[in-house]
Amino acid sequence: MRVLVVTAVPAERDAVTRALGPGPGDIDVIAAGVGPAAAAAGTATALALASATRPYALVISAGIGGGFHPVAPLASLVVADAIVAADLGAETPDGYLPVTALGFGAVEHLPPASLVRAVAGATGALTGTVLTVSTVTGSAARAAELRGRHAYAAAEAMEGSGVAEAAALHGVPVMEIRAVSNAVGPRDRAAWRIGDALDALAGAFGKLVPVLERWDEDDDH
Ligand SMILES: O=C(O)c1cccc(C(=O)CC[C@H]2O[C@@H](n3cnc4c(=O)[nH]cnc43)[C@H](O)[C@@H]2O)c1
Repeated sequence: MRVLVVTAVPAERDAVTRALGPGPGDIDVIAAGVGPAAAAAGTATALALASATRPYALVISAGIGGGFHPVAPLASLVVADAIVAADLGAETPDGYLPVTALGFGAVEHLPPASLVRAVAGATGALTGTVLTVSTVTGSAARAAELRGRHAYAAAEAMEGSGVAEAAALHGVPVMEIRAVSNAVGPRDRAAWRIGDALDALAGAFGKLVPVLERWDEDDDH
């Protein structure tokens, strides 16, 4: 099965490729840039280029992310059972409305449940909603607002829904894996654990290959 892994930055890409090691492999890893637009553009381009010859059977959005307290502590791993665009919508006097309530698009993408279970089992990751935001959360109030809107939110990052939109356009299943580098909430750069999170991300991908080889998409039908 040919797999495309989409990270945001080269440090994440290198953590994943370090874990996969040398060898032919059927897993390509790209760093598409930070944010949902860069992620969607990079993913769509890679999927389109591969489609005529050797199409991808799965896309994985991967990288570091913020963890919601107390669900996802620093350096823990989160596998998304739902990938949700958390700020794609409109503010109204009565509160936030997702873009779907305005009659447009999609805000939620669901990875194959059997794959989520298998990856979480093999890596020790927890499962939950991973939010995609265009602005990193920087206050307790915003973190509480997001948790209020998304009861099962475990992590937030900036690329998952962009990757998922591109994958959906190409009819390819998608999943998202995040290693927690910081807590979602008040900005505290001194508390970031980016190195530990990259190590956790590498550890997860070190265990992933046999899972992907065994996974049968038909399990979800
Ligand atoms: O300047 C800040 O306060 C700040 C806080 C957390 C992360 C950033 C980044 O610029 C990293 C963006 C990059 O990493 C992912 N990421 C990591 N932590 C988070 C987060 O708490 N919320 C959203 N995204 C996060 C993200 O996917 C980007 O690729 C800056």
